Amino acid sequence: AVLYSIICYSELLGGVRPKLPLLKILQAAGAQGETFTLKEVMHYLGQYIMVRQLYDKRQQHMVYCGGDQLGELLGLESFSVKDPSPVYEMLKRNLTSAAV
Ligand SMILES: C[C@@H](c1ccc(Cl)cc1)n1cnc(-c2ccccc2)c1-c1c(C(=O)NCCN2CCN(C3CCCCC3)CC2)[nH]c2cc(Cl)ccc12
Repeated sequence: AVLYSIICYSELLGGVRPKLPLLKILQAAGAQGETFTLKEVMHYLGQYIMVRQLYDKRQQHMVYCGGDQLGELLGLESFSVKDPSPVYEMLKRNLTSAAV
């Protein structure tokens, strides 16, 4: 529910603008430009995790991001994709509205 409302809200406002550390991660995953919808941010973060092989091959819901810039941003060594709350918290700190 939280994510959905943020997605709607961000699209209403014409997208979100990631702060530089997050923008670098999205660009490493192939993102172009500086403003995105939340869906695009989530897509590129997922691509980043896959390209950097940060997920566990056997327990594929586990992401080991310690020692990676993503872990620096999240302030975590690892997290499960089944509990997105740390990612929402990180996004709140690293996204601004693109409308302004
Ligand atoms: C529901 C969604 C999600 C989305 C947001 C959140 Cl905060 C949690 C969870 N999700 C479910 N599994 C993943 C996932 C798991 C392992 C590796 C990469 C992605 C994702 C994530 C996506 C995504 O865009 N997902 C598209 C479909 N995914 C299925 C999993 N697929 C891979 C699973 C591992 C083996 C290779 C396929 C990739 C496409 N974006 C994310 C970004 C982050 Cl910061 C964390 C996780 C994801």
